[in-house]
Amino acid sequence: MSEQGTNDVTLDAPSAPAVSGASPARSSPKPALRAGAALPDADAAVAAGIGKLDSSRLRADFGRQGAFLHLEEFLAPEVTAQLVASARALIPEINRNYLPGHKQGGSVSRHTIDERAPFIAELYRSKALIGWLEQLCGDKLLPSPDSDPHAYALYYYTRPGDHIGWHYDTSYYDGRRYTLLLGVIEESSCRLDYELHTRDAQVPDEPGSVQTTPGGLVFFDGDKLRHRITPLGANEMRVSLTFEYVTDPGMRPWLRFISNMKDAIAYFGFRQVFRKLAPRRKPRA
Ligand SMILES: O=C(O)CCC(=O)C(=O)O
Ligand SMILES: [Fe+2]
Repeated sequence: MSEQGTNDVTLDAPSAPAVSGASPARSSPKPALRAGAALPDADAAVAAGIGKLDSSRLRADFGRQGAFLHLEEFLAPEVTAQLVASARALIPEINRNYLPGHKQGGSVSRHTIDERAPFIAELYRSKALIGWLEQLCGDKLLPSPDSDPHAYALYYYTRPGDHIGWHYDTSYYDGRRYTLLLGVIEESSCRLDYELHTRDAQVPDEPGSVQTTPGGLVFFDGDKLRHRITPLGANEMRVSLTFEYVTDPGMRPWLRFISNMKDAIAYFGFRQVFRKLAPRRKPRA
């Protein structure tokens, strides 16, 4: 995909050391750069990184952990650097929410990302990434529909106390909904706490806790992983990127309504959620 927007944030060469292939662990045979552009090629960079992983072992880990996997390192450094630059550039676009007792924090929806950081949209659609996630979970994965503001989104924890309480990433779709969280900025004491197997009566619950380090990932079936993000401390900042993939993009109308209301209230605001749904009027001649 070459939806390379002119207003996408690109890194100056000096601030992107990994672009020169400086990291031996992640250097790829073909540098993940486009001719004449400072943006990495998302798909090539992901493909190169995946080639070095023991995917059959990771697939077994994902199954054993009840549809959950955490990798401290995943993205190539030049991709992470681009995500960090985009996350910082989109700070003015943050929509903040406060749901007493459940959530406090900011988010930027896929609609804003499409306009301002198309590199992220390109990473979301990376065939290498989707194919690898399919190997892990054993399902055929599809991108979420264009109308879903949550398909890819940035979560910002910028004020003390920002957090999200225990929840599942419930699927309102006709099929399963998988969440991929990518660590972008981690200058915080926040933890992603989780409990595995809570929906499986045969297996005892298993608690765990990780930090979403830059370039690392967490991948899980949204209906199976009970999780939360613990509150941000003073002078801290955390940003993560979420990608949502589905096995069936159909959704019953009343569930679409509930999902939209949840996204409007808890994440992106009514304008972001409902603007794409409103029929566009043709300008009068
Ligand atoms: O901030 C994160 O990394 C995850 C937040 C989360 O679990 C959610 O918004 O559903
Ligand atoms: Fe979640």
